[in-house]
Amino acid sequence: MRRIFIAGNWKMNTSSTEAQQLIEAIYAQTNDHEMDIAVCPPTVYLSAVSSYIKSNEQRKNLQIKLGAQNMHWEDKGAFTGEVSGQMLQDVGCTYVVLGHSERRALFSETNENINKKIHKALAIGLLPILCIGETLEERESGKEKEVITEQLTMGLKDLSPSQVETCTVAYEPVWAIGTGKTASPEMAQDMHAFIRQMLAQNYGDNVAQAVRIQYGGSVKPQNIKDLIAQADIDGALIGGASLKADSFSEIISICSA
Ligand SMILES: O=C(CO)COP(=O)(O)O
Repeated sequence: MRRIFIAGNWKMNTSSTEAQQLIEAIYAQTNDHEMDIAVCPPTVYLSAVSSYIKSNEQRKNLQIKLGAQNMHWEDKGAFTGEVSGQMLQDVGCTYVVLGHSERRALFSETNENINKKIHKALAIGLLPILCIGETLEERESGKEKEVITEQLTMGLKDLSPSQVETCTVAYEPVWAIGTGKTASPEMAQDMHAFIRQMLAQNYGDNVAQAVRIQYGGSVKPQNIKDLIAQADIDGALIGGASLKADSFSEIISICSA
């Protein structure tokens, strides 16, 4: 069985004090659980959040891991403003979110670049969360499965089945991100099942059954129960609601029920 995986994408939010308060509050308010949890703070706060996480490692049943929101595919060099996967590992990251729709739309990330990043992340032992999702326009013109197929196959291009197995896929329909409009549980399940079917076709059944597929887009305590009840929804990548410790903790507790 796939272990539930809940991750908070803080995006470009919090001050250093707020980041500290948020991670403290998440530890204080979250009960022990049987699932994987990660927080993805802004890059400049990774070290501070990492130190706090390390100082709580004795809480055996509440293991929160650290994730980054992006990385470059090169190891080092003249890439002003960029951060390498090694640097992320150096400050304690386990996961890295790659191909988020905001990066695709606002920072011209291509499937080719995302694929290079995934290869690098896996080569050094960082676990990628590959984000894919269609825009409203693409859904309204009936192209959503075509878009998802392209993003998934190009994002995972030239990876071995055993590498794909260690990736998480986050299905985040762009029209549901930060809009308050969640995909209905049935609509999300339909796409998750489609993604799993594609993984089975390309990498075999065992890999498809092992890969976790998170849903993202306006996830909150009020809608997580019906989403997580779907057969192919294995967790959530949460934006806005992950910035409030009580909401994030409530989502975790609903998923562990
Ligand atoms: O983009 C998201 C997570 O990566 C989702 O954001 P919201 O939960 O704010 O809609």
